[in-house]
Amino acid sequence: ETDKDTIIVTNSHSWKPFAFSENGIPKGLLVDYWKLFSEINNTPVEFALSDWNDSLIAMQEGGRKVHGGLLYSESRDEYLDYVLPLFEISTTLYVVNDSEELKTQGVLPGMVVGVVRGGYEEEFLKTRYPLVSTMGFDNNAALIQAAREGKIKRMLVDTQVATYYLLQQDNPNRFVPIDRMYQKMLYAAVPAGNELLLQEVESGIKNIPPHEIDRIKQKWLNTSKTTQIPDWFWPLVGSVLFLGTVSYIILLKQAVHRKTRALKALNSKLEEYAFTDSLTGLMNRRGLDRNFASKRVNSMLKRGQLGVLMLDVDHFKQINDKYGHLKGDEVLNNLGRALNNYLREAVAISRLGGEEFCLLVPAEDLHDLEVNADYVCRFIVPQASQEGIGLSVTASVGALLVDKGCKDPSLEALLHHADRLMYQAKENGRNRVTLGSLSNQQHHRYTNQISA
Ligand SMILES: Nc1nc2c(ncn2[C@@H]2O[C@H](COP(=O)(O)OP(=O)(O)OP(=O)(O)O)[C@@H](O)[C@H]2O)c(=O)[nH]1
Repeated sequence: ETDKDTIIVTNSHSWKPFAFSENGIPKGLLVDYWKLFSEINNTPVEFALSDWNDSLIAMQEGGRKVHGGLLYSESRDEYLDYVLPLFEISTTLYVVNDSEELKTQGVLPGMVVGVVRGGYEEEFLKTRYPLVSTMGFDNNAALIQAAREGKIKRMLVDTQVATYYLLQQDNPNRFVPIDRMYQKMLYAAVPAGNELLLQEVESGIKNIPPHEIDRIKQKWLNTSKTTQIPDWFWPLVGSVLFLGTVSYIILLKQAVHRKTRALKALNSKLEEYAFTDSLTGLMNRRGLDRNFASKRVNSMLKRGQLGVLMLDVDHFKQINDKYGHLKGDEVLNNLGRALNNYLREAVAISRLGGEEFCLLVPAEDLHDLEVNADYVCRFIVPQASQEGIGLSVTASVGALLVDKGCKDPSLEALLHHADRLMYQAKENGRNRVTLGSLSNQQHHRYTNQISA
């Protein structure tokens, strides 16, 4: 398509929200409308916004011009050809908001009414109400300014325009609408007699989709909605949302923290349960494993000063059979408590299951271990049975000293050898200790037997 010649669109420079200029930039509903016209029809458009009267004079001079939007009047018809109606606007009489003025409706002879010079309002008043005086202003901004300053008490302005200007002021209710004077169509117009331009503009306008026009009208005519929201509103909403979100996150974090702490406490409790024998409260086999891995046991092993005592209650089955399982439990419980109370130097006291207990004790040498084992067998076990249910209970003990150079100092191996020593004690008549040591040379070596 070949480039078309530019169309000059004339209109007011202070007819908010229809056409106005802000820092030299044309804006408003009609400006958007003609920009759309330009885009859709590929016709370059330039805006010449001026005082209202000057926009009419420019049209009288002719040329490739369009008046961007105005009302029909006979006087204008002399030098304009109207194209198509764009949309309807209404015009309202505004009165200063005081009781005296509000008493009279409409306009009366002798009244002075502010209007825009050359505007349709002026023509309307002069033809319809010849006895009313008009005071002309160059544009809407000047008119509203005069109203604000109290220079006029009444003005006839397009409703949307007045609303737009008044809402921008600190006291928008200073002037109030009292009479809608007329409602008329706004037209685009070209200089009279330019048939080609008339047709071009007419078909161009028909190309604009109605929903696009609705969108522009929505944007500019819903002024009350946008201007009623004060400047601080959105920042406030933003701050509230921000603070809300931050507080929520903080609360959430605190809740997670609390729950994590509770969970940790629960976990460590569960862990303790997993390492503890529920009947006696001593450590179980898993607890012994953990204890055996400790630094203390390790250094005892390295120095060859770890003693392992394997203790098994004698004829425990008979106790159960004779006095019942509960009594059996009580015996085990008492024994556990007594071991805990009287064998302070023990590194670990555990119940491996049934009536079998395993103790880790420090032992300088075999003699030292023997003293400890003997103490267990001859003092602690009888003590436990006395303190308990008055039964005379005995136990057999295998006591193993782990030598410095022991090849396999795993708990598994140590328990195995201590167990064998304990069985030897059983075989030799129970209620006694069998002593042995585990070196790199040999497996456990029978050393001594003490009968209690
Ligand atoms: N009351 C009670 N009895 C248990 C528990 N665990 C195992 N027992 C019983 O302990 C008894 C162990 O019996 P045995 O292994 O035959 O050995 P014993 O009767 O002590 O005989 P020796 O060990 O040979 O002196 C069995 O009757 C088991 O039922 C327990 O937690 N509570």
